[in-house]
Amino acid sequence: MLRLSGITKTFREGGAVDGRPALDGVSLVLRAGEFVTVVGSNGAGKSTLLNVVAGTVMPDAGQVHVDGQDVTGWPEHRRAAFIGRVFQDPRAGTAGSLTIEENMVLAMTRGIRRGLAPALTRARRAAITEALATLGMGLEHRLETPVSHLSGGQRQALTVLMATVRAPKLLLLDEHTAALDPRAAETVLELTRQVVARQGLTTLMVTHNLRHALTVGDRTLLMHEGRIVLDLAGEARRGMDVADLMEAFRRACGESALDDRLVLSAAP
Ligand SMILES: Nc1ncnc2c1ncn2[C@@H]1O[C@H](COP(=O)(O)OP(=O)(O)OP(=O)(O)O)[C@@H](O)[C@H]1O
Repeated sequence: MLRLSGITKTFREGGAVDGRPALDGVSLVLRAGEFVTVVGSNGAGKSTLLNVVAGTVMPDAGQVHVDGQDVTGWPEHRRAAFIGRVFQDPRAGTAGSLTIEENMVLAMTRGIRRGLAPALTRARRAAITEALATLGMGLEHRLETPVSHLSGGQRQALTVLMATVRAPKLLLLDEHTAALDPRAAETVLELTRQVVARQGLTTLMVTHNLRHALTVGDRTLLMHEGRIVLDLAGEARRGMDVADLMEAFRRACGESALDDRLVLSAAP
């Protein structure tokens, strides 16, 4: 479903230390339905990887194929028709001044030319209600509530639903539970797990939580200095705990690569 071939990106201004590439010849294949978690030290290139897939950042070299199609030169808005994305900030994926229902309509008609998108029909309202009910948060009874009135966890759960309501070919999650309190984070993660499983979505999830990286999805990538240094799946991954992952990272990159954020995220 996703093929990255030799992706290189160096930011020329105000970014990478020492002029080092943010991505350094990254190649990666995701099969349809794979749920892949991505971890790594600060500045390893994780967000840049997602940005290159989404078309927010254009690579200096390399190709991006989605579902067999070369989309390397496609702008972000064209890819948005088949890529769902959720960011760290719950406010980023929703319009706070609009109601829950209006946000859902926007998500359901994204990429469809205005005029072709039918107005709010009874059937659509039923579909929205049904979709919201899957969150188990009672939002289906609050269709007229402005999204700004929701808690961070509710708003991020709604964002996950909005990003997946059109069954995207790819779902990109960029530390989407990191800004939530621990309980809300677990709830949103569980909802994410459910929606990905229900729709069989091909998913890339960046996280700083090493436990989540190992327990969610079926494959884990470890990035360091613009490269994928570990690619864990199957038996090798199943038997791993957080300490094993830290040790594997240490072996691949050396002690000095373990930055504060990675070490902190290893805390139980
Ligand atoms: N738009 C940009 N302009 C300039 N430099 C950038 C830009 N985006 C990323 N960089 C640089 O590229 C490198 C990789 O950044 P990236 O955000 O991909 O890392 P990350 O692994 O997501 O880090 P973190 O875990 O700290 O969020 C960093 O050195 C960063 O400063």
